[in-house]
Formats: sequence, structure tokens, C-alpha cells
Amino acid sequence: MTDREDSMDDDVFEAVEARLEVPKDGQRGTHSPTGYRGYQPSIDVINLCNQLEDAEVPVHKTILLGDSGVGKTSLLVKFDTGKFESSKFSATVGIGFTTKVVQVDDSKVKLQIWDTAGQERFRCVTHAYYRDAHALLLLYDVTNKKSFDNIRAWLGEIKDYAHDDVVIMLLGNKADCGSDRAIKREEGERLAREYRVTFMETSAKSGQNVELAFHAIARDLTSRNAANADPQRFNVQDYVRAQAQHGPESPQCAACAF
Ligand SMILES: Nc1nc2c(ncn2[C@@H]2O[C@H](COP(=O)(O)OP(=O)(O)OP(=O)(O)O)[C@@H](O)[C@H]2O)c(=O)[nH]1
Repeated sequence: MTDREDSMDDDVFEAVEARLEVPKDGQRGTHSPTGYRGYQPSIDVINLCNQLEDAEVPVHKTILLGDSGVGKTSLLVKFDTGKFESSKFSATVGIGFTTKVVQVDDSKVKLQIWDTAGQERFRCVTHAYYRDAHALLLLYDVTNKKSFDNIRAWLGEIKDYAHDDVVIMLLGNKADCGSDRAIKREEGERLAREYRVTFMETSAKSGQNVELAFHAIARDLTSRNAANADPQRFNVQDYVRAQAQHGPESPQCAACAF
């Protein structure tokens, strides 16, 4: 997972990194007398190769949604960089994206992940992006009851603005906040069951289930694209349950699916 494209300019959404190693100081290797051993292509050739390679990787648009402060940006940053910065809370303004390449079995899948502003005043901007979304990660904060109560309203908006077949995953974030917890895991499970969406608790701080959430989405979207070719269709809920049981994370961190 080395390729990142971004539309934001803070330290998280950095510039694109070249995936092929570019010679230092712009120096190029020279032709070897016995062939091309040691030859280094120019940066233009490297960029062209990257573009051609990119064109073959399917892109899935995924959007992070939920009230302001639930941890959408933090979750994305954790997935993208592995870092969490608790001291830094500046509300997202508008919308921006970053791109991550995820390995699904033998193939690569590109998740174009859009981070939206949770604040009400940006809703009309973000609605426009729902329409062509393939997947939606809907977050609430397990320490904030209001953010949980608002999930029904978010699901209503999704019904109004997104495609009927959009993949939805409900995430109860900040699962690391033991004593401050206001919403039990069972309440999240119940809500997810009611709306027939996959559910798990996450923590952008500890990293709990962060990789699993995005990888499950990538797998589900890949299998939906290949649905005609694969009669044994992938079931995201079974996958999440199996990963939670046998994955590297502890039982308390388990994900649930319905
Ligand atoms: N303890 C803990 N704090 C978290 C977690 N995720 C986010 N936070 C903190 O919660 C605050 C809000 O996080 P953001 O990621 O900015 O929230 P957001 O949903 O992107 O907010 P908007 O941009 O306004 O929509 C920050 O202070 C984060 O450090 C988590 O998993 N655990």
C-alpha cells in the first residue's frame, strides 16, 4: 500500500509518492556496455508506467460519514499513515479524499476514500458526493449518545441520496474510551441488525478494527464486481465475523456482523 493521491494539503493528505524508486539528485544510470544493466528510466517514463499500472486497478469510491467529532478524519489518518494525533482536533471543512491501494487476494483494489465534514452547514456540499459512492462508512462515537441517536437520520439521508446497492458499514468509534462509554456494543449491534448493515467497533487511537473495516469493504466491493463470475458470493458479514474470531485482534475488539 504505497500509492496515495490526495485532494487535501495538510500533513495527512500529502502529495503523491512515486512508487518506483527515483534516482537521487535526478541522476540517471548509464547504459552498460553489455546491455541495459544499471539503466534508470527517466522520471517521465516512471510516471507513465505508474499511470498505466493505475489504470488497471479498479477504483472504489468510499465515503466516511457521521456527526462532527466522531473520528472520521482520525480513522482515515490511522488507516493511511498508521498515526493518531489526539491533540489535534480541527473540524473538516467541506470534503477531501485520499487514495489507498488494498490487496485483495491476488489483485489490487484502489479505495478512493472521501472524508466529509460532519458539521450540519456542510451537508448540502457532501450530499452531492453520495450519488456515485460505492461504499459508506457511517461512524458514531461510543462516548457520545447524540452521535448514536443521529445515525437513524444519517441512514435516512443515505436512502435519499445514495444508490440503493451502496455498501454500508456502521462503525462505533472511540472504543478505547472505556469509562466514558455511553453506548454499549450491543446497542450498536441491534441498530445494525435493524438496518441490515455490517457493524463493528473501532478505535482510531488504538487501531482496533481499522484495517479490518477498510479491507472488508474492499473485499465486498471486489466480490460484487465479480458477482456474475462467482456463484459463491463473498459475504462481508461472515468475513468480518471470521476475522474477528481468528484475526490478530483481541476478543474485546471483536467485530460483529449481521
Ligand atoms: N480516544 C479517542 N479519540 C478519538 C478517536 N478518534 C478520534 N478521536 C478524537 O476525537 C476528536 C475528533 O476527531 P476527528 O477525526 O477530527 O473527527 P471528525 O469526525 O473528522 O470531525 P469533523 O471533521 O468535524 O466531521 C479528535 O480530538 C480526535 O483525536 C478514537 O478512536 N479514540
